[in-house]
Amino acid sequence: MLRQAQHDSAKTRTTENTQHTTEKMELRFEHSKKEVSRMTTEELREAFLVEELMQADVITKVYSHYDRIIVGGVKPVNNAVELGNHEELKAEYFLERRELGIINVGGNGVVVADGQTYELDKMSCLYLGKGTKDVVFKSTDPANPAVYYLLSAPAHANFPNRLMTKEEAAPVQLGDSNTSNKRTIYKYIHLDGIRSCQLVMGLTVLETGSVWNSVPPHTHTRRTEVYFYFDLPENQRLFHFMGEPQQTKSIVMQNHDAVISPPWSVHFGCGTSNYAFIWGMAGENQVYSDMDPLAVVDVK
Ligand SMILES: O=C[C@H](O)[C@@H](O)CC(=O)C(=O)O
Ligand SMILES: [Zn+2]
Repeated sequence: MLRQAQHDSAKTRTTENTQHTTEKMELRFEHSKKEVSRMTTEELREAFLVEELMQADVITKVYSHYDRIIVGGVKPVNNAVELGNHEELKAEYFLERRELGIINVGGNGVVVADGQTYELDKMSCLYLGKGTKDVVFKSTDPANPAVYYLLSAPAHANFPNRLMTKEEAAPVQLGDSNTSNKRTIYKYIHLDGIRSCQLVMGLTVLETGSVWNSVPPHTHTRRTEVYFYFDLPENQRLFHFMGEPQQTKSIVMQNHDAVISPPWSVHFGCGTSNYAFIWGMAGENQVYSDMDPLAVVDVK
């Protein structure tokens, strides 16, 4: 309600205007394996699901205490939107001690970072390093707005700001149509791509008729991961599985929802149609292939 009131109070709304309202950042603390194994549907959703990330002309952020990652979303329609800052960070500006990965899953847009303009078409990724002060998000066409997904982690060194298109992201084909998991993985921020302190980020696109992601499943206690689902039709849903490998739970998700996967949790999903998702990690190391694999037959 507060969000709506603030939004309505914005007086003029042309694309030339910058929305200065900084939304309140939601804080989420951790939950133990034991707690999670006993959670109801509602409790699970409240703890791990991030809904309504993409709202017109406001920035949304959720601070998770799993590896202190911040998940965010911006959809500039009539206004440009600033990255903003938050009291909880006790920082001069948002990226004073953080780094940020941005992937656009909507129409063409522009991100201006410290005076430098970066054009992001659908599935382009922009990395902004520690020390970047002013960040503004814009859409090229209000009728087809950009939809920016954000993932931020603490950073202790600066790596250069860098843009990467989907074509440059070295696509890798994985899976098989016989197991309904034929998909293409695009890696952007990783050890052989855009360099960062701890962020690892990319996206996966499933082929028509393929609905299972990240199967066979895996865990990586060294890193927290967040999945953000997109290009899932409005009238379809996705069943995201989480929890300990022998204690799985499902969370039903819709397009543009994100879900936090604690370091000890599996993360895989099945949709009622094909879809795509952004995956992003932070933690102990950045080796993409560092996963502890699980056999499908061992999942419970
Ligand atoms: O740790 C890596 C992540 O879970 C994802 O990259 C997996 C994924 O995109 C896929 O299998 O489709
Ligand atoms: Zn993973």
